[in-house]
Amino acid sequence: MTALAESLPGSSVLTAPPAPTTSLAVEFRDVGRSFPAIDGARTVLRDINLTVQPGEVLAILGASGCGKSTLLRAVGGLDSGSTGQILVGGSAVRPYDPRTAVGFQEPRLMPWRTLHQNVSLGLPPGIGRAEGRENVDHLLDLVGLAEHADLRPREVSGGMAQRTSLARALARQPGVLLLDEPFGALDALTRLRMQDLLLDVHAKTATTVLLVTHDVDEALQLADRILLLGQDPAPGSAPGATTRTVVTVPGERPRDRGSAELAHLRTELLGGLGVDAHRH
Ligand SMILES: Nc1ncnc2c1ncn2[C@@H]1O[C@H](COP(=O)(O)OP(=O)(O)OP(=O)(O)O)[C@@H](O)[C@H]1O
Repeated sequence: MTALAESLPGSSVLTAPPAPTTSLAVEFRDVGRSFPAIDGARTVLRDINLTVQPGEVLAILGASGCGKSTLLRAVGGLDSGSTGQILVGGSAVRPYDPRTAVGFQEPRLMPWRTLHQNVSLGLPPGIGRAEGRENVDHLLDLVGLAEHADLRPREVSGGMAQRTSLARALARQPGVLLLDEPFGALDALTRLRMQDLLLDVHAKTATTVLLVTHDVDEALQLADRILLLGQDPAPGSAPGATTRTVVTVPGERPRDRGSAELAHLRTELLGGLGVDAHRH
């Protein structure tokens, strides 16, 4: 029998200050990516130019297949085929760049290890045993899992597994946290709770966050700015998704999910994604 435990983060008193994170800027300069195709090459991304400020949360929004994950992977140094330049903290991205950490839609935990051990896997190499243990304790506390540190992934809910995965990414003390649809597989309520948790975590670590999402409301709730990617609809424009718009989201977080100003922006962004908001 699986003991399915669920707990909510929020009220725990943090025992130690968060490990210092140096949040880093991310600069995209004329970034593009093409993949080989039968008839030569297929351009997926082109002409991306944007600077993400240290500590900023940027949501990357776009239709399925437009290249969001490809762009994120390039920032993490998980894909070396892009053109142009991507700078992290002012210098070029390195392969599997240690200044970044990636969180995925599925938590990708080691099933035979405890939550504590799984988070420890994210620690930077060379960190002392005692310091590492303290950091992991702190992160588990931050994501509301201190009480469940000794459970294994199969014993916890999807939301808890996803929180463990977030703690593991943070264990690396990344200058840039890269999140690819991190809450996409969760039920609607857990998803909203995870969004609130991410805001808490961001307030405490101040790391730069690049968040790929399909969800306009999630982008409006979490981001300082939203990068909308898509094919330029003008006749004759070059193929490949590019910056359709970069929107600054008004208001302090946490934002009122029902605000009229956000509703207006939501309609605009859905329009940019080719969805008629009035039919939904
Ligand atoms: N290694 C690869 N080789 C060939 N084509 C690829 C490769 N990786 C990605 N692509 C193509 O690039 C395009 C963009 O893929 P990507 O996964 O970045 O899109 P996405 O916007 O993240 O999609 P989704 O929202 O559905 O996750 C897709 O058409 C995909 O098939």
